[in-house]
Amino acid sequence: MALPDFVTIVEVGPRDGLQNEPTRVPVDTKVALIDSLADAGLRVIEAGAFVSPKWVPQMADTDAVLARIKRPAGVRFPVLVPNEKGMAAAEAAEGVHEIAVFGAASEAFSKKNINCSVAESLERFRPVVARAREHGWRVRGYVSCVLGCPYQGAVTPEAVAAVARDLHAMGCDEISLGDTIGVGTPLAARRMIEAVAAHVPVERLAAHFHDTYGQALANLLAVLELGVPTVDTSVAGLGGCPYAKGASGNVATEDVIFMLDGMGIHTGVSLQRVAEAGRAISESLGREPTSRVAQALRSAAA
Ligand SMILES: CC(C)(COP(=O)([O-])OP(=O)([O-])OC[C@H]1O[C@@H](n2cnc3c(N)ncnc32)[C@H](O)[C@@H]1OP(=O)([O-])[O-])[C@@H](O)C(=O)NCCC(=O)NCCSC(=O)C[C@@](C)(O)CC(=O)[O-]
Repeated sequence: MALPDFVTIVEVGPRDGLQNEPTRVPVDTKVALIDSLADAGLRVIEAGAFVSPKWVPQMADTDAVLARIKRPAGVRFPVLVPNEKGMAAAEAAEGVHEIAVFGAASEAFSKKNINCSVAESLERFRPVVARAREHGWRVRGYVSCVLGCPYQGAVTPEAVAAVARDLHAMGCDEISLGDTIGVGTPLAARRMIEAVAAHVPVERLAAHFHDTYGQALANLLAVLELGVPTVDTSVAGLGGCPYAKGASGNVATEDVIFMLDGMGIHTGVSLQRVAEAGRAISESLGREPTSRVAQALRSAAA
């Protein structure tokens, strides 16, 4: 299949990027980050998570963040919701119109991440998805560990396809396929997408690749060629999963925009503006962006 003219970028930095930060990031900093990402042209920005504050303390202020962000026309701010308690919090918060439930293709990861089996997780998600649909909300379903699991190792494409199929049948509009520990390589990524696409239309799929082993851009190109239209990225390469030790952040937004710009594929996102947003949050966190493109832009400007 030919490469697409346009790719939708889902910016997950404010959630996936920050959830693992050991020191509490102030609400002001999170709001400034989200506002600057919207100013850079991002149209889908994952703003937080209604999960247990004991499990992921960094996301405990999601309602305060949602109450304060600017809401430019056409920008969506989805939040993670793992169960009915999270759904009640999302309903009580300001301006939620889109949620994401999150499951896994690995039993061991499911237990560590959300404290239940894969089958139990699907049963927890069912009423949440049904309620979101009653509200007319958009729903994303994540599948983690699609190319490997930190606890059980190999994960088959068939196991990924089964969970993706069930989430889609339940009413999820989009299925985001997470290489949580970034161990995938291009042919494995293609085989996984082909297996999922036998059950879920490829235009409903998103690639959520972490860059732990430096393979994310190659993997993305491999799956864009199969028609996957949506890519999850994290500004400055922020992040890591609290339940996947050693996993680094998602592929950096700057790196993906640079690659797509170079191939003439539109995203509507300004590389310069997103790099500025990345520098600002990195300074707040006291570190350099891990994005190679952000580092190169800084050297070129110096
Ligand atoms: C799923 C639960 C809540 C189950 O947690 P649990 O302990 O099994 O649930 P529970 O129903 O027994 O409740 C235990 C306590 O949590 C509270 N509770 C229960 N639910 C909620 C809620 N929604 N919001 C706030 N509080 C909640 C509940 O009220 C109770 O509080 P207590 O009575 O002890 O004071 C827990 O395991 C959890 O929060 N896990 C964190 C999951 C998480 O955020 N992981 C990181 C995001 S996933 C990810 O990064 C991967 C992804 C999506 O990016 C894709 C990829 O890269 O692969």
